[in-house]
Amino acid sequence: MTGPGESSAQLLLSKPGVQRVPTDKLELFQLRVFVGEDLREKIISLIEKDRRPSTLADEGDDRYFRTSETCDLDAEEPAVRELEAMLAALNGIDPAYGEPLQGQRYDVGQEFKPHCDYFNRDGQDWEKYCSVAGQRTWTFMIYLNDVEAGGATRFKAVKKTFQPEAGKLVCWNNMRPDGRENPNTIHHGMKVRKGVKYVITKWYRERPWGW
Ligand SMILES: O=C(O)CCC(=O)C(=O)O
Ligand SMILES: [Fe+2]
Repeated sequence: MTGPGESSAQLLLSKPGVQRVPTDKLELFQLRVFVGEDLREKIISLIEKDRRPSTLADEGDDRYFRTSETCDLDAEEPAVRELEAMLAALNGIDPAYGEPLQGQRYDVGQEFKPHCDYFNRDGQDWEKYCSVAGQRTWTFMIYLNDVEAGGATRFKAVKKTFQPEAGKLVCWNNMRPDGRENPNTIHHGMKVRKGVKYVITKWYRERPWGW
């Protein structure tokens, strides 16, 4: 059974081009061609226009853990609406369960060190981020451009590395079949070595996003 804030392997695999990474450690998929050039360009210019330093829940001691920039995309923008509709058609998740779409921008040397996207239930920020909408369920990520060097996303528990390629979507279930968080989802947004990397991140929750 899947909850309302969740997609399912069966649904995703029914969509043309969706491939599952062959492992039972986590549900992890890619779709090589998801977003076309026109829409990618529009979203990249929105990210360029309005970005701020990326932040972390449960900020630790490492100032260099996540060095990228983030754009909170305006849900009213036509390009953002279009992408939201494409995601809903792909994953079957009611958009009410989604966090607002974000763009991430990595310059040379910037990265997001190995982490899981779910929140730590014992962490200081659980109440702040999760009291209304609950835990994160699924992550959908889209690479918006080709990167000259570096910038891959590495899932070390399954030794799988995704190269950033324009239009490619990668998605995974942060939960295990028993409903607990899955530590095998740990992933590393590796340093960009040359060029700039743009990605879209879309996270879903157990309950509707309340604000
Ligand atoms: O940029 C990447 O490759 C990974 C991004 C990521 O893991 C995140 O934003 O949570
Ligand atoms: Fe992540």
